[in-house]
Amino acid sequence: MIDPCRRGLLVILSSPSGAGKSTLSRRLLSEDGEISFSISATTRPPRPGEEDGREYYFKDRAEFERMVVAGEMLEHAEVFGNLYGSPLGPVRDAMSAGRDVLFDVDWQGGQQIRNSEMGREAISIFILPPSIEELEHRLRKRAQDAPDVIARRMGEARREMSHWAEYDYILINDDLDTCYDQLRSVLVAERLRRDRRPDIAQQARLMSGQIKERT
Ligand SMILES: Nc1nc2c(ncn2[C@@H]2O[C@H](COP(=O)(O)OP(=O)(O)O)[C@@H](O)[C@H]2O)c(=O)[nH]1
Ligand SMILES: Nc1ncnc2c1ncn2[C@@H]1O[C@H](COP(=O)(O)OP(=O)(O)O)[C@@H](O)[C@H]1O
Repeated sequence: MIDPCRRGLLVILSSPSGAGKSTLSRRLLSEDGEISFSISATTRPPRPGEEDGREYYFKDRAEFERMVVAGEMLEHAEVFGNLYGSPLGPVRDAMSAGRDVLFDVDWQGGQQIRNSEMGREAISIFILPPSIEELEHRLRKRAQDAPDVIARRMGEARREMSHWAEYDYILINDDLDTCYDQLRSVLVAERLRRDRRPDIAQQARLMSGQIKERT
């Protein structure tokens, strides 16, 4: 049962393209009932198998820009020549219902969320590939982008990676199960920190008083 007074956490996940964010996110979302995915809006065309409203809300530039001007985005940025942004409404709703929200955003989005009015609730995790060769291999293996798109993403990987130090946690996604366990552990620990409620603190004070009386 979710405590009605509790605020959700904003969990920011960033990495160079191909390091494994989507794979880790999908698994976390399917196994953890307390976290929702922030479905971004984007002007990038859908990949084969992607559905509007599931991976992304696919928008044209005019509609995307309208949302920004209307203040409907928590953050937005241009990445690889396309616009991406996190709609604010669903994040507010989830947080006030005590649910955590997972963001798959680039470093610019991570910075904007941390600096937003909700930034106090944010924890940020950066996923690194085990090597640059493996990153390129994964992008090719995914086989969902044209060769020029892959080349551009590799070119941008260096810039994305240069922001690792801004994040609370750095995880290396070499073995998927190991990295996933680390991601879960971060979430479990951060929830315990968030739930350090006054009533629990009071119980701890009470018990330590009882121990003193006995000694
Ligand atoms: N700032 C920002 N970045 C986003 C958002 N949604 C996705 N991105 C980032 O845009 C980049 C490209 O995403 P995508 O086209 O799905 O490619 P992929 O990460 O290689 O699967 C990644 O770095 C994502 O983290 C968003 O709402 N805001
Ligand atoms: N630990 C891993 N070992 C091997 N392949 C992986 C691992 N994690 C992800 N992959 C594969 O690498 C490719 C890119 O992963 P993806 O999750 O799409 O990355 P991102 O969302 O960061 O762009 C996918 O084909 C995925 O199955």
